[in-house]
Amino acid sequence: MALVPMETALQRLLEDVGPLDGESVPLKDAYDRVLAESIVALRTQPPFDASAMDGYAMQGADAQTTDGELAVIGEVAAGSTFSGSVEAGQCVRIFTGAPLPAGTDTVVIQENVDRPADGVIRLREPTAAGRNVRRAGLDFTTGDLLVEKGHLMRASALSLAASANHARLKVVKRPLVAIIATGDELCLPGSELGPGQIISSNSYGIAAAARAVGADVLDLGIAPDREDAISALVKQAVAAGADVIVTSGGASVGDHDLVHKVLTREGMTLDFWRIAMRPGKPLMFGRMDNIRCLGLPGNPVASLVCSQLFLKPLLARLGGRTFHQDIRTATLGAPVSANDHRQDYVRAAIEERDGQLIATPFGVQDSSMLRTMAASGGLVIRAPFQPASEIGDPCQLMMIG
Ligand SMILES: Nc1nc2c(c(=O)[nH]1)N[C@H]1C(S)=C(S)[C@@H](COP(=O)(O)OP(=O)(O)OC[C@H]3O[C@@H](n4cnc5c(N)ncnc54)[C@H](O)[C@@H]3O)O[C@H]1N2
Ligand code: MOO
Repeated sequence: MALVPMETALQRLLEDVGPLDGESVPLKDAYDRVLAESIVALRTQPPFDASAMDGYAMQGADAQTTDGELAVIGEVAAGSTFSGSVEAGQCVRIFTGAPLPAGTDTVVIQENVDRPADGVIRLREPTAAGRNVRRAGLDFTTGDLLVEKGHLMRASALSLAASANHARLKVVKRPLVAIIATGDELCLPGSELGPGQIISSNSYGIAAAARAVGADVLDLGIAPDREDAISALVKQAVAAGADVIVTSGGASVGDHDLVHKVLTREGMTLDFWRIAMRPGKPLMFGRMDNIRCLGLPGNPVASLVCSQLFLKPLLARLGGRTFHQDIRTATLGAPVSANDHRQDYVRAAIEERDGQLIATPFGVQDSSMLRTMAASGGLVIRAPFQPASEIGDPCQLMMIG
C-alpha cells in the first residue's frame, strides 16, 4: 500500500477540527486558557477623576501661579471621598488614587509645595492646569471590548479581566487526551525487569507534548498485547470523556500489532495509516464519533516525533490555540546522504556560531535511541528524494521543545 505523504496526512488530521465547547471557570483558574467569549468591560476604570500623585488638589488657575497662599481645607485618600467643594484659594491634601474633590481639576505634587504654617501651602513652581489627574474612563469604559475571543490568557489579560469586574470567564475546554501504551514487554519505570522486558517510556514524552499545548492528560498505563486488554483501556478512555485517544505501539504489521483491530471494533473509522516519513511510518489516524484516535508507532523516537508533528497541532486546534512548528534555516555541520521516498526527521546537535545555527546530524538514527533525541535541539527535515547535502549547505530545522 502506498504511503500517505506528510502534507496530506496533516491536512486530513486537521481539516474538520475546531475548538471544543466553552466552560465557565473562576478567574484564578483562567491562566493559560483560551477565551471562548470576548471580555467586555462591566465597569469604567477609573470610575472617577483620580489623583495620579500624592499632593494637593486645587483649581487649575491656582496651580499656575506661585503668588499667594492656599488654605488646606481637608484631606482625601484612596477609598474615601471629600464631601465639600473647593473654591479659588483653597486646596485639599490628596493621595494617589483618591477621587478629585468637587471644584478641583489639578494636583500639585507635594515636592513642589512649602507649608509655611499649619493648614496653609505655598507653591514653589507653577503646575499646568489638569496635571497629575487620571480622567474617569482613561483605561476603559463600560461596554468596551477589552480582550477578544480566542486570546490565550496571560498575566496582564487576567488582571485586566479582574479590573473589568469579571469573577469568571468562559474559556475553551481543555482537550482530554487518554494515553495507552501497548506491549507485553513493557513495565513501568522503577520495575525489576524480567527476561525480554523493557521500560515503558513513550507515555511520558507523549503526555509532556500534550500538556505543552494545553491538554489534560489521562495516562491509562500499559495494555499487554491482548485484544481484550487493549479494548478495556479504550473503553475506559471513552467513558472518561477523552477527546483524543493516543496509543503507542502495536501500529505496525506484526502479529502482535492489534491496535487497529481493537479500535475498529470499538467503533473507529480509519482515516489514514502509514505515512511517508521516518521515523513514524506506521502512524494511524481515525475517528470514533467525536473522539480522534491517533495510533503512534512504538519506537520511542517515532512516538516523540509523531507527537510533535501530529498530536500537538491536533490538541492545540481542539483547545482553540494557534500552533506552528518552529522551522528555521540552519547550516549543516555534517554531510547527509540522498533521501528516499520518506520525509526524514533527522536528530541533530544544534549550536550557534556567529549568529548562525549549525545543525550536525547524529551518525546513527535508529528510532529506538532516546539519548540522541534528548540531546537534539531540533530535527533536520529532509524532503522525499532530496539529493545529498554537504557540510555548510543550508537545511530546514524543526525546533523541538
Ligand atoms: N515488517 C515490518 N516491521 C516493522 C515495520 C514495517 O514496516 N514492516 N515498521 C517498523 C517501524 S518504522 C516501526 S516505528 C515499528 C513500530 O511498530 P509498532 O507501532 O507496531 O510498535 P511495536 O512493535 O509495539 O514496538 C516497536 C518498538 O518500540 C518499543 N516500544 C513500544 N512501546 C513502547 C513504550 N511505551 N516505551 C518504550 N518502548 C516501546 C517496543 O519494545 C519495540 O522495540 O515497527 C517496525 N517494524
Ligand atoms: O517509524 Mo519507525 O520509527 O521509522 O522506526
